Amino acid sequence: MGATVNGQQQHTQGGDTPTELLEGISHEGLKRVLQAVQHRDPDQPEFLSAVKEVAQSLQPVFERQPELLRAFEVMCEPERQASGGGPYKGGLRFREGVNLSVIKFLGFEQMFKNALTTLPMGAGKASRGGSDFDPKDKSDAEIQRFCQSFMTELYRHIGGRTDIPAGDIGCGAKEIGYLYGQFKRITGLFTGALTGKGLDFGGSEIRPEATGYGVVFFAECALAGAKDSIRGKRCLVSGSGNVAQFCALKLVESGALVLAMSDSHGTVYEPEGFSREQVHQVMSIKASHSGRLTDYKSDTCTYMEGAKPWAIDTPVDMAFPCATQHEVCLQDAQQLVQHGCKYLFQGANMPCTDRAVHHLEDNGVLFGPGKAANAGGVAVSGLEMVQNSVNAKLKEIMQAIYKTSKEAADAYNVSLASGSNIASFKKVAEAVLAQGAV
Ligand SMILES: NC(=O)C1=CN([C@@H]2O[C@H](COP(=O)(O)OP(=O)(O)OC[C@H]3O[C@@H](n4cnc5c(N)ncnc54)[C@H](O)[C@@H]3O)[C@@H](O)[C@H]2O)C=CC1
Ligand SMILES: O=C(O)CCC(=O)C(=O)O
Repeated sequence: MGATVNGQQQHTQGGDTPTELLEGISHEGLKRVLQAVQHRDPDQPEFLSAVKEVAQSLQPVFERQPELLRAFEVMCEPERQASGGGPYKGGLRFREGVNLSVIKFLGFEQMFKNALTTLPMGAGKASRGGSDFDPKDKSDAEIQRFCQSFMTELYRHIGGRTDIPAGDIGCGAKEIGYLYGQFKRITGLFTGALTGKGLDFGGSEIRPEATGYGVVFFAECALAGAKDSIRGKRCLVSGSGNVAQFCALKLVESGALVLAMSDSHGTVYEPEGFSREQVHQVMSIKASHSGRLTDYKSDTCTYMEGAKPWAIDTPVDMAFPCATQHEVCLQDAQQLVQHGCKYLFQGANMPCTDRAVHHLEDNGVLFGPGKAANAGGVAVSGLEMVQNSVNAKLKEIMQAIYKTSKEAADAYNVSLASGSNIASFKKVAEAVLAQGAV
């Protein structure tokens, strides 16, 4: 896992983040590995939380295949990670408080997520980076200057066949465009060194939509498995950024009722559910980094200052935390269960604390982990990478075609058109003769 970071302490959202890694662990070898992690990184709560969650679910694997423990040990320390299954891949986060713990937890999650996508992306390694620069309330010129100087350092570490960043919180299409422009300026390369690019310069269709839509597609599969359907379900969505917007839109299109969306200042409650137009209103408010949900207008809504969606006192079927890590703590999970929530799908990375997850699962809530449920974004990034490398290959092929045609034209002192005919004829003729022409 490559980790690039430039920042200070970030507040953990939930109040009940346990950093006691050994809680619930009985496997002796795993205990030793976790003790070493705890000893090495005692001040990295987000990272420890991510390791703990994975370690708990891997216990039965190590019981059967203890030889795999060494691989897990290696994965728990970025600098010591060994071979990988493709280029490193993950998003850049620009947000106040980003620090090494946050970047390491994101990279750790990303590694497992990438492996699930079925695409050849950092199955053994993942990359995450970021800065405590917060684009909120910054002018375009300031954001552009920041992105340019960030890339002036980062360009040494990225490239189409090595490490390919994309966006995450605070790093959307605009920032990716500025970063890519600077990458090209410095290197002179037009390779796919970033994903999430604009459609005009190598980006992929539906990358902006992919994570949010993907969460709903994943939820549809899980509900079908439970002989249930999304239609008519009462849903809470947290956040109002990229993932939340397209998650809410797809839910509305699928016939669900989206009762809430939020930002870091509060929650908008629409008792009859957001319409498609109202989700679009949220999108246009949030098109500017400084846009707040206090600007949202409708005759039916209630704005709840400082509240999370989970606190709304109304019956709920499904929850989609799509904002940030540890935004669902034990108390939030208790409220969700009390309100009848049966399903929770993580659009954000690690939005539920460990205790919240246990409470949900103990109470029969079908829980869709972020590594699986929000993998749609990185999956489409993977498709963008493949498309970019196909584009690069196409360029090489056209260069070769021109060179062969021109060389033949020069050798026979004829036009380029005749040169193309001569070059292709000679290639076919040689094959015909080699195969024994009769
Ligand atoms: N963008 C992507 O393709 C992917 C993003 N994710 C994860 O999804 C989450 C959201 O990312 P994006 O939508 O891309 O970011 P974004 O920057 O587009 O939006 C973040 C949103 O969350 C809100 N927010 C931040 N802190 C909050 C809090 N404490 N409570 C309520 N709202 C809060 C912000 O107001 C903003 O509307 C992050 O955890 C990210 O790591 C996961 C997979 C892919
Ligand atoms: O598209 C990517 O490479 C990264 C997406 C992302 O931030 C994530 O999967 O958490």
